[in-house]
Amino acid sequence: MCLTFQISGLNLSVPLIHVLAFICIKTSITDVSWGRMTSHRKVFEDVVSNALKMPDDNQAINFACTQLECMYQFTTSHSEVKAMCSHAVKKFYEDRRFRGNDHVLRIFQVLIRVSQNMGASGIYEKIEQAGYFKNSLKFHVLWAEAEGDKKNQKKFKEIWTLARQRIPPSKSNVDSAFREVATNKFPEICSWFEDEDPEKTLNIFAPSTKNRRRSSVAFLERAAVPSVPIPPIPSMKTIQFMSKSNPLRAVIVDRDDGYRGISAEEYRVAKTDDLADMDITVMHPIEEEPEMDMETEKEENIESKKMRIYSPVRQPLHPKQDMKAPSPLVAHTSFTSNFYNKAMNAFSETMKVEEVVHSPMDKPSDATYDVQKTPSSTSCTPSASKESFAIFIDEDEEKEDENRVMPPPPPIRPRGLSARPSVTPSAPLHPPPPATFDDDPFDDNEPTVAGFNRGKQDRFLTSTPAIRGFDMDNEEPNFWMDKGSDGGMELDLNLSAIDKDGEGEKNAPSTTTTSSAGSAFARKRKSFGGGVVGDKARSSIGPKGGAPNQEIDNAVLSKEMNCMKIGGDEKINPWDRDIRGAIMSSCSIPVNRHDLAGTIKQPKNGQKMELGGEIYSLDDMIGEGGFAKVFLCTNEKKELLAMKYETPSCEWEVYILEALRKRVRNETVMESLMQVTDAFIYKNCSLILSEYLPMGTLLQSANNNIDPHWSIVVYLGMQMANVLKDVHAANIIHGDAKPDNWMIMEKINEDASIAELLESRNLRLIDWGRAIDMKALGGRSLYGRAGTENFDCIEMMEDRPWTYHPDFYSFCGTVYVLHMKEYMTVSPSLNGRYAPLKMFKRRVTTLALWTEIFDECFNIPEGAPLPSWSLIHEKLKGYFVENMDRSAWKEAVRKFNKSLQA
Ligand SMILES: Nc1ncnc2c1ncn2[C@@H]1O[C@H](COP(=O)(O)OP(=O)(O)OP(=O)(O)O)[C@@H](O)[C@H]1O
Repeated sequence: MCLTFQISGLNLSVPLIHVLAFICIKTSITDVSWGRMTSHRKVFEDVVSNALKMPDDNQAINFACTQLECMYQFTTSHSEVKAMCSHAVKKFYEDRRFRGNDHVLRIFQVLIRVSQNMGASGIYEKIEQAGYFKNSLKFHVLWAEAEGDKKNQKKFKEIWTLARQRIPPSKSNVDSAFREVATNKFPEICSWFEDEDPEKTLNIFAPSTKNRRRSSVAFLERAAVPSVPIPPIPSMKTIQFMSKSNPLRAVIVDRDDGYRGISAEEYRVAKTDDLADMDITVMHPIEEEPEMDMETEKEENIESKKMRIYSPVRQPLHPKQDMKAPSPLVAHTSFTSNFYNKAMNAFSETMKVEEVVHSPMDKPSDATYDVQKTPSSTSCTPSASKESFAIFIDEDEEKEDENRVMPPPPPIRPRGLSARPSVTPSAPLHPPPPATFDDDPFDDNEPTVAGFNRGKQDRFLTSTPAIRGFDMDNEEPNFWMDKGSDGGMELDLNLSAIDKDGEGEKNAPSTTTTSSAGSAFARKRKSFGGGVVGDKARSSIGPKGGAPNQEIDNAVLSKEMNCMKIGGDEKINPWDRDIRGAIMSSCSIPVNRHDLAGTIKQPKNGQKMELGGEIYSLDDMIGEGGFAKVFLCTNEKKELLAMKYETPSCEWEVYILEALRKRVRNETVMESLMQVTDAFIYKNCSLILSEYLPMGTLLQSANNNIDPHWSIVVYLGMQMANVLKDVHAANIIHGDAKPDNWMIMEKINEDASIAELLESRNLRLIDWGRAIDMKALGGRSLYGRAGTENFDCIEMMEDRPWTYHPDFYSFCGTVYVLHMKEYMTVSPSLNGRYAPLKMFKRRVTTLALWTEIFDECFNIPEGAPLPSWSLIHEKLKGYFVENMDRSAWKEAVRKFNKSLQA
């Protein structure tokens, strides 16, 4: 059936089916003004959910991205595209398979196109905070390019340093890629790369711009060629199809080639750029691909024409278009915009690539995003100004000057069971997100330092990555468990006897006579009934037969460890589950540790739990780290306690704290160390009870105390140095002494004399789950990374042996957070010594003092003695006492005390 139209006197007969199709397309895709955006988005949401069902990861993400980019082409509403990007990122992040998959970056590239205020660099910052692309060279390069576009040289350097730290094993790839960016964006700093590039020593590439570019291609080839098959030349049918819609799109986005890191077109762009600029008098180490080797126009045939479509970066055969015009297609990268511009030249004669023109009707219609205050621009170039699409809004640090006016501290919320940490809008630190995404990943309710205001989740987070640095169970080698032919392992580690079924009674040793920090269980023991294996139980990780009444005897322990033959040439990973198990098995079980048969579910707020015969009410969740949730609970005596629920169970923390208690034997020192009241070890989790500390952590204080006086930081530094000195003297490494693991025990007394102040202990170190017992390990050097973002020491980053080094590093990192409100990153300076990438402002009067201490802690020569905590303490004390100004101190103390939770 046909419909007949009369247009300009001509009768036009159109099949009805075509008319209907036209209406469908018009209404479902292009016309957002008719209120059909929701269905439009719905279609895309279906696309994403279908993509997620695909078995092949790359196929899945490419499918979704292709559709998204297509939608972007046809949709005139930026807010609509943002909503789709948001949805896609959320869904792909939720699925672990896609975290860190470079293809996901394509979604962000679309987002950058429609982000008018935040721009590329803001969005890359946000991706960085999410933490999933830390190993992606492509991410770092794109980010650096975005900063290059803003001519932000400092940030470029920071990103380069980050990339070098993060991307193992060879730095040369990183340097090559960054050199490419620098060549394009900051020609003036290319000399930075002169000494860095190993290739330069081969004298293949003279230090000219051209040749640097070529070494970049060499890098791309190295990185891309093995995994990037050049897409097959399409059939004419495909080309026909493409030219009807948008052939460029297929070239740009239909990348099902399974590349890792570098896309085929990026590769081609870089390569052709080099070819174009290549000095042919120089020997070329790069093998040219035949398809790129097109001599003259004379030789053009159908094949070469096809080739041009798929290698559009070839030198243009047609008059140039305005190369400066911003690319409407792909965002903001030199690779992609080069590609686009060149493609425009290549195709301009045969096809029309239309600029996206926004409908005047284009209005965000969804509450997901703030309504844009500025009208949508017809240009797709990301603007530098802030936009109301606030999800990525970040403070502009660069604008900060010496005389900046500090934003007032956020209101401190009332204390109580439901007290939450204060929100500091300007706080710049952001932990990686939790592993699940209940909320919009582009939520503008940004977390502050270490995750306060973790958006709608309404709970605390710490800076430990939610995804663990490594999986101790699966990834760690069993260094010394090999019972070699030399009969090396004399101690019967007897891990086969690990009581995996919780039948601990079989091997139960007698209880020790050790006391515990007010164990409720001990009080209740007599009246306690069934269900619990009890404190007579052998540890779930324990030796066969046990060792009755065995105190932690250091001499015995050392001897046993020697028998284990730990060390030698082997690299010891101190977090190895078996090593820890063996250490624990050689010791008695503390009286406050109770091993229970069975499993329990994750506790919830408002719940009542019976533990060891006592009822505990869970009042609130007061903290959450990468490993545990911490609840405020009340026992039957109405005492407030902190209950740390950790899964899998962490009896190691109990062991370490008991070891500390026995080794320190000093009440005052112990005040600064977490003490376990009772620990209930289930098969699937542990519940560790300790004193509730209502004043919060140093991190929370840092969030609230925007610009602390130098004296407060020095004073807290002295206290931290003292605590770590005592801990190290007990042969324990804390291993995670970051700001959210320093709890504040009590306010500073502004009227205290200097002598009293020097005696005071206001901090308590918690979270001993990563601690290391150096006594048990015989003081041997260790290897491996703790995996705590920004708190892995330099030795860890460089895969050098270490011992107490992480605590020195974390000490500096914590001081840094107090002053800077951001986490510290370090890099080698020109003299080769490590220093913070961005040091304190000159107006911080203790700059020289801290620079000296940091330098000492970061640059410990291998095999040399460690810095002395006593000397560090003395230096700080000397400065503190000499420069003490009473009235400034009092003012500073008041500000600090006000920053505390309680
Ligand atoms: N005794 C306590 N009193 C009050 N709050 C506490 C207490 N213990 C822990 N918290 C809160 O819970 C948070 C997480 O605790 P903890 O560091 O022990 O957990 P975690 O999962 O081991 O953390 P991380 O991810 O740092 O390893 C702390 O940063 C703190 O805010």
